[in-house]
Amino acid sequence: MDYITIETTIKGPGISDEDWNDEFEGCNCENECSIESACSCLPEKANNYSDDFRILAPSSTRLLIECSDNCSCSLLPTPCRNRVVQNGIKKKIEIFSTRDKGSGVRAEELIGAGEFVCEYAGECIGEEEVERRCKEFEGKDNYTLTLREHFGDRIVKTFIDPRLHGNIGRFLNHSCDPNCEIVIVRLGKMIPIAAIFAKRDIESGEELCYDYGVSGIEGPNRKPCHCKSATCRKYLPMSATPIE
Ligand SMILES: C[S@@+](CC[C@H](N)C(=O)[O-])C[C@H]1O[C@@H](n2cnc3c(N)ncnc32)[C@H](O)[C@@H]1O
Repeated sequence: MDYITIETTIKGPGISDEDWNDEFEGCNCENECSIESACSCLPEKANNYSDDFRILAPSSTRLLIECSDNCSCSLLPTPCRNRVVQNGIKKKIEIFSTRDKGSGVRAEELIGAGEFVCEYAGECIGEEEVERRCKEFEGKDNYTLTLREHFGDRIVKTFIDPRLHGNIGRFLNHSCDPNCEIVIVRLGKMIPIAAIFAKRDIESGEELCYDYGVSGIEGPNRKPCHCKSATCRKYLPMSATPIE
């Protein structure tokens, strides 16, 4: 299927300019950004990445903010350690044809645990547009990823759809015992993006997969899972609609 290739998530229908352009002030670090320098991009008082740019303690509840053009570290001669996802794909990965899951993505070199693989890039779209696209593309593969974040009692959902505009991330298949995971990252803006990191060391040639989620649909429309892991849940964990 045709789609337009993008490197990072773009603003799509249903997202206001105000929300899209809501940026953080940026840090004032005069030395390397870290908790020691009290970098304001590290509000959780923990470094996001190790010295060799591997993600530290990924968690669905942690606010992971990377430094940006608004930060003083942009002017430092040495590269800031709090910038990984924004630097793009560094590991060699390729699209290939799987036996029973359509296309997939595999490693072409060793990817270490915690290393960044690629962004799940797409259009960031609003809820009404998600519903409209669900109807328009009914019965076809569902690509919309829902990022759910808890802010106090509020659950904020961000929808990323790579169906029309996307990158290699849209080809990663589901596994019930995955070697990758999706991490919510902010690149100097309040609107988050979805970044895929290795959960463990991945050998060259291994297929890259993440867990599509815990929810599942019942009934005739559910799809059998072909991940072949010992802990396979038998059906793809996809919601009937990404809004749920
Ligand atoms: C985001 S796409 C992944 C890329 C897709 N394989 C392709 O060729 O474009 C999701 C679709 O891939 C297929 N898929 C992904 N993981 C699968 C799995 N574990 N078992 C069976 N089909 C899978 C399903 O058709 C699903 O709707």
